[in-house]
Amino acid sequence: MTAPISPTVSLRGVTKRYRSVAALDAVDLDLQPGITGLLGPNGAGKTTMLRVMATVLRPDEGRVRLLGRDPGEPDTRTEIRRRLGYQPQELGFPRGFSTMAFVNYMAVLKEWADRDRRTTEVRRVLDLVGLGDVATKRISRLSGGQRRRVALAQALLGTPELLVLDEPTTGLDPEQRASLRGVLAEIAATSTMLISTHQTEDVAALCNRVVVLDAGHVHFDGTVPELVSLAAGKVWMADEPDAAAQASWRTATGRYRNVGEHVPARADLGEPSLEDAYLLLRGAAGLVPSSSVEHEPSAEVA
Ligand SMILES: Nc1ncnc2c1ncn2[C@@H]1O[C@H](COP(=O)(O)OP(=O)(O)OP(=O)(O)O)[C@@H](O)[C@H]1O
Repeated sequence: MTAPISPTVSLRGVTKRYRSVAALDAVDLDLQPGITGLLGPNGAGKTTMLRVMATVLRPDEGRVRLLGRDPGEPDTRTEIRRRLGYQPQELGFPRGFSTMAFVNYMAVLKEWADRDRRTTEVRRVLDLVGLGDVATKRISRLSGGQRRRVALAQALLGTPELLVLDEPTTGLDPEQRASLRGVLAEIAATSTMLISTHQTEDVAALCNRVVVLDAGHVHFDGTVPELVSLAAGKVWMADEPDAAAQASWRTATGRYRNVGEHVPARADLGEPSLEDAYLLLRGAAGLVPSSSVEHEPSAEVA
């Protein structure tokens, strides 16, 4: 019999409060190698969870193990940080730095002492995120999407065993998102990756597991097909929006996608998507307005 693989990340009863707000409330979660998508509405606690996993925040209560170690101990925390990559939601860049100079600076902080090896690694991660052509350009002159990719590039230095990425695809155009998905999928073959996102399409394309947070609690934890199955038999394509649907929007074909328990008249059953299931799950929490949304939503959900 083979021994069970110990999780890369283990949270037990993790609670983090900001005054009266419990951003995380007694959360239990184990992460194994592969990509886990973290979904949830604004304020659900996603960034707080990522910051705990990136050793940036200490929880008020509970036990955290990262890469089999306790980040509460200063020595082991340093050891964990050597093997961890973190892309925060917002990253401040020092004034006047070029793309290459900034990522090189981060590589120095990550103890890449050998200059040649460091330069090779910096070039590698810039190429990976498609920034090789703007390596010498000042970060202040880059577009918003390019800046997010600089933030991602520094997280990828050294191909860390644990990667914590806060909305890595936000602000990227569709081509960039598609190419980034390929890069992340390749890295996940050897890493444990947690990606916070509002893009259900990214979760469907990338993740083997999905966790939905809501008000500091884990509301769903399972595979992508398991979440999608919640919407089976509850997606109806019709010529009109259904007022009784939990959510309804016009699609590219001109027909309306009606999601919910109610079966509208003259409707065809549609193939459920992760977005449908997420909306239903959110509706179950009483948070999705039942009024019809008469526009095509982006794949970004809140
Ligand atoms: N530094 C802070 N001080 C006070 N409250 C905070 C702080 N950081 C987060 N919060 C609160 O904790 C809760 C969770 O916030 P968090 O940023 O973790 O959510 P999120 O799911 O990442 O949201 P979003 O999708 O908008 O990024 C929210 O109620 C937020 O207002």
